[in-house]
Amino acid sequence: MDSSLISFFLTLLNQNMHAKFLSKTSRTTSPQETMKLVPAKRAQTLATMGSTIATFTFVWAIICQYCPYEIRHMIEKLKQKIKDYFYPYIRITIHEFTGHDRDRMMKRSEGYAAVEAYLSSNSSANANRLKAEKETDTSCLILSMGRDQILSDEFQGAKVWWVLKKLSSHRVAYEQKYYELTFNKRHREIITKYYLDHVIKEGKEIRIGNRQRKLYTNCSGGLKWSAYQPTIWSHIVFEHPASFEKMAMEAERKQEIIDDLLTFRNGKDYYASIGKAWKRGYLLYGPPGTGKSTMIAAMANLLGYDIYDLELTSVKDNTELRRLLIETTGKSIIVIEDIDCSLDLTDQRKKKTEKVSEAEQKEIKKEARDEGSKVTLSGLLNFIDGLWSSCGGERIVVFTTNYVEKLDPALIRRGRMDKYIELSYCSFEGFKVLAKNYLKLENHQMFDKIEKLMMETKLTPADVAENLMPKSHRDDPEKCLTNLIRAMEKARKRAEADRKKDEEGASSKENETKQPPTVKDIEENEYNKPV
Ligand SMILES: Nc1ncnc2c1ncn2[C@@H]1O[C@H](COP(=O)(O)OP(=O)(O)OP(=O)(O)O)[C@@H](O)[C@H]1O
Ligand SMILES: [Mg+2]
Repeated sequence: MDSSLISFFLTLLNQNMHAKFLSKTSRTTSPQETMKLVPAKRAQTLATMGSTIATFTFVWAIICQYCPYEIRHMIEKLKQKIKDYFYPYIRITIHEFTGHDRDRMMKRSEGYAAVEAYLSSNSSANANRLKAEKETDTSCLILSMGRDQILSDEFQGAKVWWVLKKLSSHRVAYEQKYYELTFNKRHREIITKYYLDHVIKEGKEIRIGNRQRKLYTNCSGGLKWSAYQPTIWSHIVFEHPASFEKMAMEAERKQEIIDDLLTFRNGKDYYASIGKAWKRGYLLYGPPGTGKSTMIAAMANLLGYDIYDLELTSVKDNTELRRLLIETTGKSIIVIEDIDCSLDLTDQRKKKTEKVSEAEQKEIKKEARDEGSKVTLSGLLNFIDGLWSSCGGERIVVFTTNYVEKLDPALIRRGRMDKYIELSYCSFEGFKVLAKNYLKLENHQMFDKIEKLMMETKLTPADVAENLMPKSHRDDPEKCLTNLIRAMEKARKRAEADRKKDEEGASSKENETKQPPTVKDIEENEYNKPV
């Protein structure tokens, strides 16, 4: 029997009897007498109510049993219509599991997860019963409201209520939860058009902020790789402390790079409006130890992106390269370090095959097969900005190299590599950042000497950092600065010696070319002299 119907009739009955009882008592008795009468009258009322319920239940059971299904169904429909007409609210449910993934496993709904994340801050502030959960790829506990808790929210003047409910079904083995959103009918447009979008967007942002970022590699040698793993990327949690703030670099250039990155991250609509895939290429070049890898980590930390470290020499061929690309997700930086070395491998192979005989060519090709990688330059170009590269969007591609002049111009033309960033030897401004990081020094009397030496020597930030780092607990800032000055003086002497050697080498070459003429030369000259 329908409980809501019973409760509806009971309430009516109760109110009716209570009204009759009050009217009777007020007409015939004084308040004192009324007080005496109350227990007796209440007992009588309860008895009447009980028998009414029993009668009603009996009648309803008879109706249910003998009334044809069609009529019962019509009554149900009518009841629902009456209820809907008078009920001023709309309900939307968002279930935890929807459909199956490719392994026929129940798939957790992204919408549900986003709502859960969206409500987490509201829950922690207002709910009495909370549930704390840590998902595998999140870095912290996520608080969500307990079952049947009601949380209210407001959006553009429209009030809504969220409840977490459980679907009771004997047919499913696992618990099925869902969020129920209730709001007034007059806010239908605001809620369905804007509020739900807002919830999903905010929830996704919160989830991205909470998730553990990952460092992926296609080179499985160093990491555990399972045969059941559905992807060719393997990953570890990415926890690099690098930041732009700590990078030894001129403040203005640093800000320029940060602005460029943030403009890219917030540029989804702009890229769509100009009809360009939402990706950007950065070429980082400079001598070893100038902070190229450190900058990639700082970029990922600034943007909150994952890193895909692509080892080109481990990629079998262009098809595998494309597969790797398809398996990357959005909000990621795809890195190819030392691109000049990776490409040399294929280029050299090409050159070799051009020059040598057929038998040797076969041998070389066999070697190439054994080596594994058959990625070509055109395969790589397609990887960067072919049609496949635009799937998913919000990707940054970064190449690093020590020898920018070695790279094929096609590889680094604008559109493929949109921004070139040169990382060079340590400047005095860069040194000051490192001194602040490593020694907590903003200024010191030795800085003047260091500034002068900086202009005469070429030390990489890695060298400077190494000298500034205390090697024992007894090392004070003076000692570290002295170490640096010594290293700079040594570097200056070495540079001078090298320069002298080069000059000597150059003059000896000149002398070699200006060797005194041999007897034969003189004879020939004499012979060729016009008569
Ligand atoms: N610009 C910089 N700011 C702060 N630290 C730096 C900078 N450059 C280098 N370092 C320090 O030097 C170390 C080496 O730097 P990094 O690995 O980033 O150099 P790299 O340019 O990638 O070198 P390679 O070309 O050999 O790969 C880092 O661990 C970092 O501590
Ligand atoms: Mg590096």
